[in-house]
Amino acid sequence: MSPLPTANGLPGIALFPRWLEQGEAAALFGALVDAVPWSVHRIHLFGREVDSPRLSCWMGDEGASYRYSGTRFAPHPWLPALADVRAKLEGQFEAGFNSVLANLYRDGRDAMGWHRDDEPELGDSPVIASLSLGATRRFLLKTDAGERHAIDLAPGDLLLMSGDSQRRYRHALPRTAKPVGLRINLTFRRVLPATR
Ligand SMILES: O=C(O)CCC(=O)C(=O)O
Ligand SMILES: [Fe+2]
Repeated sequence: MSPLPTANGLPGIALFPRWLEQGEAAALFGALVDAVPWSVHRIHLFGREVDSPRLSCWMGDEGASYRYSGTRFAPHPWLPALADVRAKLEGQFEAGFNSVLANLYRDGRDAMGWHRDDEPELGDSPVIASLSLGATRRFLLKTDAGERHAIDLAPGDLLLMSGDSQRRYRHALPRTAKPVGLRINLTFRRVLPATR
């Protein structure tokens, strides 16, 4: 595999601007916004269970179940448009993906707080391919030492998080007061078989 373009020189973070060209990105956005069975996921926040501020859907292969608030959930089946994107990713990168978490940010109030994608079922050094569609939003990374980096993710941009990036940084998609339209983000992941 050829060396990956790093984003802002950050180890483990690679950015592929316009990985999908404009027309393709717009067509995929349009196909997903109506076809994905979106729902509000419940998340733990400061010891309480609350609605997450966005719509989500987990899709994947039959065996790629995931744990959420202590319960195991079966994924929704792949939509054909997403199976095509997966095939393109797998053709380009040395990684296999058996599931995708789709998030729909309805406006600037929808967001995702600081977190690491470090669930045990993702394994030690997961490769996570994050494709952005729709409105451009600012993505943030920060180290435990408090060093912050911002990347504006435009439609069609692909961000690859690999190596030790989940240990090195937390990441977030902050709220914004600017008027922004709908944004879809797809994180392709490989979930390892259930161990319990
Ligand atoms: O919306 C984004 O760009 C980030 C999504 C994310 O971090 C996740 O799904 O784990
Ligand atoms: Fe994440």
